[in-house]
Amino acid sequence: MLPWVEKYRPKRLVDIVNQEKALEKVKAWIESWFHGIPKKKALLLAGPPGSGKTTTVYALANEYKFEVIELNASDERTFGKIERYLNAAYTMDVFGRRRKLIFLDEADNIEPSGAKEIAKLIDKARNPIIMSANKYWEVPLEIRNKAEIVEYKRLGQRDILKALFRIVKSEGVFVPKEVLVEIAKRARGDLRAAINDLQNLVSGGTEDAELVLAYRDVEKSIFEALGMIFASDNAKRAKMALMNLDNTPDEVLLWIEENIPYVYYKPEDIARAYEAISRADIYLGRATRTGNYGLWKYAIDMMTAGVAVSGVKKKGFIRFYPPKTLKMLRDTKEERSIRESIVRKIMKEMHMSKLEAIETMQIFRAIFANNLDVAAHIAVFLDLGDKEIEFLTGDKEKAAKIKGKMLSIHRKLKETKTELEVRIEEAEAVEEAAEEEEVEEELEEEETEEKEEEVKEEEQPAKEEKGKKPKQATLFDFIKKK
Ligand SMILES: Nc1ncnc2c1ncn2[C@@H]1O[C@H](COP(=O)(O)OP(=O)(O)OP(=O)(O)O)[C@@H](O)[C@H]1O
Repeated sequence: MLPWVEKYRPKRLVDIVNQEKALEKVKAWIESWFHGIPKKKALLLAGPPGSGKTTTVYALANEYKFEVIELNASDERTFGKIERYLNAAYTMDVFGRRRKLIFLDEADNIEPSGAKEIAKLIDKARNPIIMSANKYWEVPLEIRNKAEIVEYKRLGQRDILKALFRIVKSEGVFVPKEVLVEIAKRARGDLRAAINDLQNLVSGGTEDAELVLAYRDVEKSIFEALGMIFASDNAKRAKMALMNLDNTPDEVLLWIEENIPYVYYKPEDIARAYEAISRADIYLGRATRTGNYGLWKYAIDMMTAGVAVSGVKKKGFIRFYPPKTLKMLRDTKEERSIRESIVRKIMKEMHMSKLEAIETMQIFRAIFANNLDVAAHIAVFLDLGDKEIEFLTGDKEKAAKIKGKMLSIHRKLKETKTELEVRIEEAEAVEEAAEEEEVEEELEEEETEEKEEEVKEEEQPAKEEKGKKPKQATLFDFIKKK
């Protein structure tokens, strides 16, 4: 079955919705190629996922008769390929061969060394090059400077709903309107995600719509991660899939494991993928037993890159399934929101990345189960609430003990605070007294000096009387008068 995102991908530029400004720029740029090689030989389409960037490239090629050479920017093998295509003539030749347009996806995932190569290739190019990125600020500068940036907007809920209605109508299937609205809402501007959800739902029967949508709500990112892991033969890309996930590696492992047989079909490939997963499992187990969470890195490599390169994948649309052992996840939504809140607190207070914070949380779980004193200090430091403490200990009794210890830490902190305040006050009083003393001494000195002057003046009045200036009043005069 053809994936609907492909089946319903607009073939013409006019069918791309809500990106008029971007499309105008793209058209003007491609037309400039018909008058010679333009100053900016590359375009950088930048915007959120599923907003129509790839679709634009293919519709453009279709209308202006270009053949698209699509390459992945983060794959090193790409340079050699581009080099080959760069020498291809850009104008239609006598044999009627098509002009080539190079499309580099994921320009925000290029390594610095790759960036230099691509920049050189752009300089040499005689073909139009279009790059695409979600985060254009992460595209290496040397490439960004050589490209004209075209911004794509995040699609609105209404655009998405309209697209879903169109698909439902042309497939002749019935999906309740509320479900479509729900899908559109949860897609957060990503039309690809919405169309995939819809196809998932329809192919699985709408009776488990609620289940699929519930998973989609909390597991949106894990579905995307699975897509990335299983869709690529590229180890680096597969590893990157886990970068922004909220889930711990052991959970992700279950998801990947569950979906291996839906992705690979040759027995030897399936066996290879399971082999990679079991090695990842060994590393994870060792990490938990020894507390050496550095081992997670190897486990992640095995479960992503190791699985991704295990063999030939099924073509077309692949429906992913939640692991059976996690079927109860839906009921533990609250638990996951507690966990997320702990991770956020660790990130904030300890200035950590998400993965580091998740790793630290695992260490805290061991501490909370075994050392209540240290646990109480951590809880005070992170300002943890009752539910968060219970989650970390996994035991209500221990949690209650930790809370008792926290009370005494809070009390001590208060006492230390007041003690500190008293000491500060005392120190300030001593300082003030010293200052007063100094001022008095100065005053006395001034007074004696003045008295001496007066005596001198009285002694020789006649001599000085003539050219004497009136004496200017000083602050001390004023104080004396008082
Ligand atoms: N503006 C749009 N108009 C019509 N259809 C769209 C639009 N944006 C996305 N789609 C639909 O969503 C699917 C995914 O879009 P596309 O591949 O163009 O996304 P993208 O912006 O390239 O995303 P990514 O950055 O993740 O590669 C397409 O198959 C198409 O059906």
